[in-house]
Amino acid sequence: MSTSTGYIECAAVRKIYGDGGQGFEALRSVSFTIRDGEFVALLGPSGCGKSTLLMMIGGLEDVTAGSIRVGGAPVDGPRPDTGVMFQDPTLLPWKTALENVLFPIRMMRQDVSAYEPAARELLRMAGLAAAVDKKPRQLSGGMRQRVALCRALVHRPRLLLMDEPFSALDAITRDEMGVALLELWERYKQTAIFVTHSIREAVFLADRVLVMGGRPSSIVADIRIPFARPRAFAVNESAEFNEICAYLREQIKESPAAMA
Ligand SMILES: Nc1ncnc2c1ncn2[C@@H]1O[C@H](COP(=O)(O)OP(=O)(O)OP(=O)(O)O)[C@@H](O)[C@H]1O
Repeated sequence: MSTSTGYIECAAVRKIYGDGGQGFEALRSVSFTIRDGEFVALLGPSGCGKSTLLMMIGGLEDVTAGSIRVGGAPVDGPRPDTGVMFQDPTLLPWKTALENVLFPIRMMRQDVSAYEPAARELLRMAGLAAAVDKKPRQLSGGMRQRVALCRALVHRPRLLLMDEPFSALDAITRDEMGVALLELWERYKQTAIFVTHSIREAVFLADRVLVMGGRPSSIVADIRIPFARPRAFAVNESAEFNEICAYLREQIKESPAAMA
């Protein structure tokens, strides 16, 4: 079951790494709801638990207490309806861009040829039509991350989880990747969660920004981003954009994160 009001529901989520008196409480009392199709950025300083929370939503990390539900069902492990993207594109060096995009289909033992048109279309939309048959070493860092994005989307996931996917790229490529991501996301409007340290990246991409911080960490601010979609990069230059960024910067300053 999924409703238009709560596709992802986190209720009083707590995470302790390690056990007993030696345990480190990374997250406490994390509660929020994400609508179906919403694009949410998780923003906060290093060590505030962004990756931990993302991994728990993806079923890749256990919850110590509280509950996480996706589409009405409790999360109890990785789900095939989820696409994941990390800072490192982790492409297979001996496979072409197209083969890399189709790799999850192969892993799920599905009919690869049935997905090939969709994979080619994704690569075309990501500006990689001419790179379909190239190997990762023949591609730039930004191109490799575009391939990773296509790979995360090829099986049409309902949920797209991204952990600082552009943070290793130079500033110009990073901005271009943000635009490319929104172009692809506009097409299917998956529910998306994007982890970042960058305030501007969060405000440009998201419908809503959740700021994490505190000791132990929790959600310290939940801000709706008012800019219309489709969103042009020029929105970055508006006074309102800068005001929202300044507000978020204050929220982060007031809630430094605990470190293990
Ligand atoms: N496997 C683990 N065992 C023990 N502590 C951990 C483990 N993974 C993360 N932590 C700790 O939990 C806290 C949250 O880590 P996490 O990586 O989720 O933060 P983050 O906000 O994503 O950080 P960054 O932005 O630097 O990636 C940190 O203090 C980290 O040291």
